[in-house]
Amino acid sequence: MATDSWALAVDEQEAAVKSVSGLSSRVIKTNATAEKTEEEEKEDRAAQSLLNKLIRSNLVDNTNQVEVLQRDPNSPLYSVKSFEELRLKPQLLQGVYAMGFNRPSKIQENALPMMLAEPPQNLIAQSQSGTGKTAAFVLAMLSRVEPAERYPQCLCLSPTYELALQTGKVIEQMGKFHPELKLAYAVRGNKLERGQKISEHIVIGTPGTVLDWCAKLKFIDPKKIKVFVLDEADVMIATQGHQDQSIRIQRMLPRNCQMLLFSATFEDSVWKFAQKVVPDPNIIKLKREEETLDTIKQYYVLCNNRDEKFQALCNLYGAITIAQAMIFCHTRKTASWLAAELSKEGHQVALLSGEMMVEQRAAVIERFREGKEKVLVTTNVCARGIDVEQVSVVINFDLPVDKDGNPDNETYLHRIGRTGRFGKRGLAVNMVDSKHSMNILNRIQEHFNKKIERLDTDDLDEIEKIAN
Ligand SMILES: Nc1ncnc2c1ncn2[C@@H]1O[C@H](COP(=O)(O)OP(=O)(O)OP(=O)(O)O)[C@@H](O)[C@H]1O
Repeated sequence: MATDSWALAVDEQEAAVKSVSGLSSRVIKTNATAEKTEEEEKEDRAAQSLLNKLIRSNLVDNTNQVEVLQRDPNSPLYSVKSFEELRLKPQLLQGVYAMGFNRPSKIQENALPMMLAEPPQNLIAQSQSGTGKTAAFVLAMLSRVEPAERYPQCLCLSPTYELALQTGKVIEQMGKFHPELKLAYAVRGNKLERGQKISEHIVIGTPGTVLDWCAKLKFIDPKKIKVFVLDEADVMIATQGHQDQSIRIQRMLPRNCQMLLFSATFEDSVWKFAQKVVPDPNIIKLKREEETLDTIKQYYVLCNNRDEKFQALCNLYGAITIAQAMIFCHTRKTASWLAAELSKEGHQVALLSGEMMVEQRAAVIERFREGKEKVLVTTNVCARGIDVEQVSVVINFDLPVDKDGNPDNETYLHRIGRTGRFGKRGLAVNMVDSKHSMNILNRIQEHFNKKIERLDTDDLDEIEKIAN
């Protein structure tokens, strides 16, 4: 994340400091970064999460083992291989199948029996985005709702309005054979008359508004809540205030309310927060599938400046057939310049840029996935976490560095690495244009203990060889 914030700050400052000397611009950049980091991080995480949801059409497969830590280690551990085994209400099972789900996902196999158990059990679950967490807790909420009782029974907290809407859509889809079931959004801008009580069964919203609705405005009676879901806990705590608000909401709930918390990552801060809001939890974790550089051929090209980097890129394109490539730049400005230059050369280029709305970004990625464009130029901010399987060539037009200018190995791995399943061969080319970037490259090599070969892009024979 830090890299992205840094790049964003650099982008913004690039425009502002054009006329000042190199030294003072560095100072200004550093200050701006420090000031902006927190805000941008929040924005980044929420935007990234939304982007992932918008572009994802299926489950993310994972061959790792699920780790389960039961609150009561002596109770039997149930796991299910089919939705029938869960004895869901028929309308709900119908909803699940109508969504095209044939069987529970890996995390759902363990999480669903725990979430649906009687008496209800609390759960903290962590697994990467796209592994079926949302579908799981939506199913849990829907199966506990009593449609005949017209008051909120399930409460779900999301970090942003947009993310709340996405979850709402899943509730609507899965609950579609339960037409009497109603959903309300507790988000800023959704104003209700004072003194009113909500009759909807499920309320989904952001912590600030939900807290107002429960405490100040009393639209919701928190004592009647049976299921409390805290989604995207990692994104949630990146926002100032959300953590406290969530805890205050949780304190108003009855003791026997089922508490469920989900997160894609599990840093210490998330874990501490989770333990504060979920008493006596069962814990489920599914490790991310590891990416490796084993099947990737890595090269670097030595250049003197941006124009030479561009020329090297053109030489590459001239010599080998590149089905689809992703090109990473450090700043928006470079990315737009490069996209324009490539277009002039006749390439079909897509540009992902930080100033685009998340929906626009999702549309660009979708088009690229469909092969409508062959080159995707992007900054790191926009491309984190995007898997485009068919991309065989990745170009680091700028090497990934963190806010202190050190190599960002994690981002490097994520940009060019492949998981075992998509272990197709790939090609990565790094553009190096200064002593500093050569130093970064060397440190990346050392970190991964993998040699990155030099490539001379003026030598067509040599380039052709790497393609085979
Ligand atoms: N059992 C299943 N079978 C097939 N598809 C599923 C199943 N469960 C979920 N999906 C689909 O897989 C995708 C990812 O699921 P879901 O959104 O629940 O994951 P997630 O872990 O909540 O991701 P995020 O953290 O981004 O919210 C969705 O398109 C969803 O409809």
